[in-house]
Amino acid sequence: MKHRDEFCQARRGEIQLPHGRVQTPVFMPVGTQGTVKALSHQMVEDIGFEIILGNTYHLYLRPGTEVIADFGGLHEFSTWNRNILTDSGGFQVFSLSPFRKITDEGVQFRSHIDGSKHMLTPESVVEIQRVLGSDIQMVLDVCTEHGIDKKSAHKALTTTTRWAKRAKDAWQQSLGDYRGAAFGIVQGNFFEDLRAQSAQELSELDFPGYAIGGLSVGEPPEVFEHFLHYTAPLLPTGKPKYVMGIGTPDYILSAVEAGIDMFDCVFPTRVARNGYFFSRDGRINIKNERYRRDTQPIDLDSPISMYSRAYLRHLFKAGEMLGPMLATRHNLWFLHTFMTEIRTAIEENRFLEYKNTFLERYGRGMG
Ligand SMILES: Cc1cccc2c(=O)nc(N)[nH]c12
Repeated sequence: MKHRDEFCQARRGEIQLPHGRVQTPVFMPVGTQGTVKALSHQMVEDIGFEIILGNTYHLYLRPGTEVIADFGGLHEFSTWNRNILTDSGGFQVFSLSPFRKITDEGVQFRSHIDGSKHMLTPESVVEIQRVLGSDIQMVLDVCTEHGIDKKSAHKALTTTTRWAKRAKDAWQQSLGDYRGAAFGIVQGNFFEDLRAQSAQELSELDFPGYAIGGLSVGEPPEVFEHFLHYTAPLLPTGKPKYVMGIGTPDYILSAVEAGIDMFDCVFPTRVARNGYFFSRDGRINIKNERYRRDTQPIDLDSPISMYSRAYLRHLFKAGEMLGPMLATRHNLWFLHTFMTEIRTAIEENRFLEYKNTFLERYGRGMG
């Protein structure tokens, strides 16, 4: 255990942003279209979240940047008055739009909503995120999937670096009333030397913070672990480190151990809408027959502990809207409580013990 301790990079931090301080390590709920699905912003705030995600690609397409500009930004438009981190849109173009083409200039694509033609460039996504009023904006990057060849991975990396330079210049020129930070996104796919090259090139651009992109894109867990632990130490130590797209307890604990400060993922809210509840004994699929007459709550400490598993199962089997609302509220409460326990464990120098105890019980659970 002692040997293992020496490699533990878990750290406590606090990020000062235009809409208040954020305690780290932090899990950030995803609110793609200006809402964390199935919850009001007041409920997200009541759970205790200090930062949520929004998405440039979606909000640019609908309702349109100009509509949000009318209100002075996404905070005013959606009435969320804490921090917002927005992803740049590159990843969503690749995962959503039917046609897209990368050129030196940027990415051309057709809207997944109405097929209309659009183009995002490093400069245009900086401007869109300035209009949104993002407290942290992500630069336009080229995310690549697991299994591509090294030549393609290298081409994506060099485009990402060239675009990052253009984004950094555009972001610096955008500062004034707008005080949001810009984060670079390290790519390099699943090649160690490319990850090192990307981290080196982006570190030289001196962004306020850095994300590790291109992970949790379908690779096997052991590959995720390896490249997370390989890449995290390559990022500048004194700046926030963010891994995009992870949100399960096991992946979060591994990332915290690697010194990561920030995470986001749609998983906890998406699975909630399908009846999966997080618990200390693993995930509970409430639709399972075994809960049909179960009088117990999901968790006695949960904000939804007044509801029995039998009732929650009934809501999902009957297709009632209250089901996803309650499950989302529970899963986000679970993750917020989990992150609070992690921060306390780090403060008390017992993170590895906390990690092992949590996983021992969580992994043994019903799943
Ligand atoms: C949301 C997300 C998940 C996973 C990976 C990525 C990525 O590499 N780049 C961006 N911009 N976003 C990502």
